[in-house]
Amino acid sequence: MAGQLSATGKAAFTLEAVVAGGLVVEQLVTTLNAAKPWQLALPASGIVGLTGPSGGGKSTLLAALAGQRSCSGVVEFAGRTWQNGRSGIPAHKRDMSLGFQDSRLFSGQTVAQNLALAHRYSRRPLDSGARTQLQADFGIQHLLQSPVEQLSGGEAQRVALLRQLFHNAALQLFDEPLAAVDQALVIRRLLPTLRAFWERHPALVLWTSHNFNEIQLLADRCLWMENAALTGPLRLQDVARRLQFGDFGHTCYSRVEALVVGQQGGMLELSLGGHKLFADRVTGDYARGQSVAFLLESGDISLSLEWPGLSSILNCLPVTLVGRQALDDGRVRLQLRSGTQDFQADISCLSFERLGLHDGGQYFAQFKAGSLAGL
Ligand SMILES: Nc1ncnc2c1ncn2[C@@H]1O[C@H](COP(=O)(O)OP(=O)(O)OP(=O)(O)O)[C@@H](O)[C@H]1O
Repeated sequence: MAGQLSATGKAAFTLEAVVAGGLVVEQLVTTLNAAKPWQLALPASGIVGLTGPSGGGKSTLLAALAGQRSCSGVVEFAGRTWQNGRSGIPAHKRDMSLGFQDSRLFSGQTVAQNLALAHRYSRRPLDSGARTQLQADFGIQHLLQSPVEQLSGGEAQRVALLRQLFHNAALQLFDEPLAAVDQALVIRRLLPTLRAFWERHPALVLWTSHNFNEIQLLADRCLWMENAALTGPLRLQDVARRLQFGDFGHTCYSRVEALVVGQQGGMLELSLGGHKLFADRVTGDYARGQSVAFLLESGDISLSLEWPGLSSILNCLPVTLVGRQALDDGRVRLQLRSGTQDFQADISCLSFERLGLHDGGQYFAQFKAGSLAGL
């Protein structure tokens, strides 16, 4: 169906999909962007990232879409007009939810009461099995009877995100919802859970984050907001390129896609361009033939000139060196290509010289089963 998630979890960003009832934004102007009106067209379902430098206007855009910030222009969603000119329908009449970094749980209530309220006011309530499973996946069952005032910052964020899933709105807006949660938990457990949730319960999701790893694991496209100018949706590779020279830090994660072959010895077996890969510590449920995305950390990859013999490192891909960039800590970041997939590896300058690597050279990239994050 146009605008729905495809079997591979990819959103179809076609004009027909948008016309069929997605989000249409025309000439949207707030006090922040008077000279740069926002235009946007997105399908009715799929996950879209939103990132860009701090202070660029991301939160302002979300607030305007939610009807929580004075603006002019047009906002339509699912064939309904939310904003036209200077007048708009109030937030509670829009089939949407907006989640914030600072949680904003209802004080004086328990976690369970906060969740129950979201369920009660949902236009598409989840059945009790789905709610119980989500509570388990988010690791908050032991907190259900706790007053929200007693939660840690990370716990409160998980509850707030869960509350938004229980509400299950057609348009779900998120503003850095996991910034305070432990990254290992986010990458290994919460993001796979979210992806599986939105596969089963399609919605249009705008996921705002400074953490591009989150966006790479959730979304297929990403909006870029800088100095109040909105660009996109862009391909993830194009956003990654913008971030490389920004405040992304030294750790670099690449998003890689592969097909599920099956399970073996507690591991997930994948195929990338006909080459077998193994992943361990997998938390999601995957079907044979399904396309999955995972992250590879640049520091986890080593290169060799020949196909390695039997080794405890289970994964090896033939790669071509297509580019490189010197880092300021004595290492070099290599841009590697295997089939249609690009990813990056950081090695020392010493190794680079000893191996005599050069652009266009064919090598072998090795990484452990535990290096495939986000599955
Ligand atoms: N209610 C407001 N009134 C006036 N200016 C505001 C208001 N809210 C935000 N701003 C300003 O508008 C600009 C954009 O802020 P916004 O919060 O939308 O950016 P952001 O991209 O979400 O930033 P961050 O990534 O740091 O959260 C900032 O300069 C901010 O100070």
